[in-house]
Amino acid sequence: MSDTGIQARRSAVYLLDQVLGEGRLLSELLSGGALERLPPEDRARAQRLASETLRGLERADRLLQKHLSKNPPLTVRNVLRLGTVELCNGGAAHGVVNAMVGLVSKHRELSHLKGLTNAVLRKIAADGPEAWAVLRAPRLPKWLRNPLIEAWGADSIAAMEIAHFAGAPLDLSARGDAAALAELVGGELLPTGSVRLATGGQVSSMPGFAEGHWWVQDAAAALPVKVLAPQKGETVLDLCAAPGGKTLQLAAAGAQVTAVDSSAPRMARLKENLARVHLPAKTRVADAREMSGHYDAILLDAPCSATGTIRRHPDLPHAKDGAEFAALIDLQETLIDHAWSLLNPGGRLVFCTCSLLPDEGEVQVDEALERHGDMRVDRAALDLPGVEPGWITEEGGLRLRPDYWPDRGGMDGFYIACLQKTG
Ligand SMILES: C[S@@+](CC[C@H](N)C(=O)[O-])C[C@H]1O[C@@H](n2cnc3c(N)ncnc32)[C@H](O)[C@@H]1O
Repeated sequence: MSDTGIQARRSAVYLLDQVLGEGRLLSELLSGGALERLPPEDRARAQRLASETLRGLERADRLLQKHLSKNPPLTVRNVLRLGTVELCNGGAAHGVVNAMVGLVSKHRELSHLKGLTNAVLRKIAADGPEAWAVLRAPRLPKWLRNPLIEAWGADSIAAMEIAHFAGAPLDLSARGDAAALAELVGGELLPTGSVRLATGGQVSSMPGFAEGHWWVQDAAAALPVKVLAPQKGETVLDLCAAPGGKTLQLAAAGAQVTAVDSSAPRMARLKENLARVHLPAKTRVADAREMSGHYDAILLDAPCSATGTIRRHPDLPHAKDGAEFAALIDLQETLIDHAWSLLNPGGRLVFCTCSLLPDEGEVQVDEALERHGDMRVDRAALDLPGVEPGWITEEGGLRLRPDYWPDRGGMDGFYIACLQKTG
């Protein structure tokens, strides 16, 4: 085992401790510089190991409980979980067990548990992989599973859990011709116009990245701007814009874009993204509720529970408990109302969230229609290539779910509606 492999694993265990012990999100930890001192390859590896372990956590715990009479401290449990996931995903027994024992023995307060670590992981190496393969896809925790079952039914949630466990392919949006991009990167051109690669890799070394021909964006996340259908020269306000996947789409269509986000570091990333793909947009770090002016079209990609992105963020169900949902739902309502006040007569507002909860989608639109007499839902805006009729909701929005396109590798969960100002 190389020293660098040990560093990546030690960092993966640190990330697991933070997510499972402190309720921190991986994205927060990484943007806060948690792995800054690691070389890029180890950073990517630590991140991948932590994500894989979180994705398979229930399976790992089921296998481990057979060999543990009581729970060891969290860090040792996380070492065992990581080791189990590695072993059950084809890791070489000798190397994995040694590395995990090494991690525990170097830990001053935990080194007395190295014998336990060795014994348990040797047993997992012997019979774990076979048992792993027949365990069910890990379930969401109850705080999220129950409301989702209420919304979509138990069978749909089981299908979503299979999609979450499978993880996500890498989707790209083209600045220009999507078919040409599919050829350039050797990907699949999806019916909605995104380009899909089965496996990720070092994004920055892929063809066309340096030239700014494309950006990474899930196929579902690319649909709100297609629904908005920005026209050349239109004034478009992009509220809650960072890190800017949708801003790039709007600017690529030739709209005059004003991108607003309350987070300065996220806005800095948006600016870097604009610069890389050579597209123009005005940018402002501000609270969307304080914006003024009038626009032809507005995209409101509101802050939400992000429960539609669990395929790519397996930490979310473990780090969160739903406590902040009510405040997010209130904020979404306020943002819709404020955005509405900034829209020109005849203009359109696309409201979207990467959430699976109807309270952050269908219900928001139902209630907004009650509050605003001059609001109507533009169903025709959803008449787009690749959008299936079964995805359209009663009130005229678009409901996307991770269990859709099961043979293609799924998509993020999203809700999208186009609201037109009749006045
Ligand atoms: C779902 S993300 C946006 C993703 C983005 N539209 C994209 O396509 O890359 C939500 C964003 O809302 C921002 N945000 C949260 N509250 C806000 C507020 N009151 N005003 C402006 N931005 C806000 C967050 O900083 C975050 O970047």
